[in-house]
Amino acid sequence: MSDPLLVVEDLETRFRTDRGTVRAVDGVSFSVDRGETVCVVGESGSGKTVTGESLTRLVPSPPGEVVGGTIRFDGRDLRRLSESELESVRGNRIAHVFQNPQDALDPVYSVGWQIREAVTLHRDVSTSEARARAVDLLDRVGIPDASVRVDDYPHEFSGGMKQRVVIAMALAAEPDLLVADEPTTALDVTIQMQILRLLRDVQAEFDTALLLITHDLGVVAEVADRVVVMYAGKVMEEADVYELFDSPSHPYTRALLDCLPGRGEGARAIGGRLPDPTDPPDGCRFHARCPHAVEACRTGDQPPMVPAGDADHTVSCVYYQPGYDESVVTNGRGPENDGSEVVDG
Ligand SMILES: Nc1ncnc2c1ncn2[C@@H]1O[C@H](COP(=O)(O)OP(=O)(O)OP(=O)(O)O)[C@@H](O)[C@H]1O
Ligand code: NI
Repeated sequence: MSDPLLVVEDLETRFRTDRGTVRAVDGVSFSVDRGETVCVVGESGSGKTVTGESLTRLVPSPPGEVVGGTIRFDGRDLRRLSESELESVRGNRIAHVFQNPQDALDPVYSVGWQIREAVTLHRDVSTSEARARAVDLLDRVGIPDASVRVDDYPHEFSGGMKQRVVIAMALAAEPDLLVADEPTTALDVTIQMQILRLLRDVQAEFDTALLLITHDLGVVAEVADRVVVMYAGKVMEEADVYELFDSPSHPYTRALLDCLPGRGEGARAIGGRLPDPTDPPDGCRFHARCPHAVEACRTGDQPPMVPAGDADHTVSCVYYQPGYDESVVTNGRGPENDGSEVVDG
């Protein structure tokens, strides 16, 4: 077994604001294997984007700062690299794709020129070779007539086609890891699915690891190998995608899944709101919204990640610790009705 490509341990990223210090990412750990697709999922404000941006120092600083943890990528701790060393990692070995393709493209240059720039950053090739590579990449991400479209400018492409161009640009350097943050959220629903399939295909073809950040569990079901569930700056649960949908363990994960059409009671959102990120509560961050919360959930630190079922399935919930009965959570029973009556969900 080879080491994972990326191992993040105890990552802590904060923002200094007028309202106080925002603990956006507060002790987050996860790993990504080579060629694997890991999805980070959670409600808005959970710290998904900041986690992805922290990897290659993209967090705006000030006000943001990575204050703790290690980010081991291919054996090196990225936090210890100088700015120039990190520059050679960013875009080259770790590429980012964001929600809005507009932001990644320069309106002044043809898309071919921009992809060529990305190619030559990585490899010492002639202009004609770089151009051929740009056409090939555009072709592979599904741009029709790539050899003609290569000379077009960003405004000549639709939103979905622009995002394909951005993905081609990200792939130009043959990165080991692609970090895609809500890459389909700004696009039409039909285009979304095409882009997701594209990501999945290129990921397999190029053997690139993919860290996909999304609030959309439908997206997760479509592409993930493994899932990291975040809430209020913490990891709540981590599991293989089938295991997660089959036996979600944390009440937060269960609540998220219940919002999916055709599951649970069909609620569209979880009741209540995320805690104040400048003053997170003691205990489990989710306790105020959790139907099963008991005193132990309201005190101390976020519970440690412990196994739940499958070997690679871990959860940060009091009920999975020794001395507690996890069926209280998985059967949807509240602690107040002591299990004598199963409330059907
Ligand atoms: N530049 C900033 N200044 C202050 N606070 C910030 C800044 N950027 C992010 N935050 C805060 O950090 C926390 C995590 O934000 P983040 O954008 O990572 O959430 P997210 O899970 O990606 O949500 P979304 O699904 O809406 O994209 C939030 O409380 C957010 O308000
Ligand atoms: Ni985000």
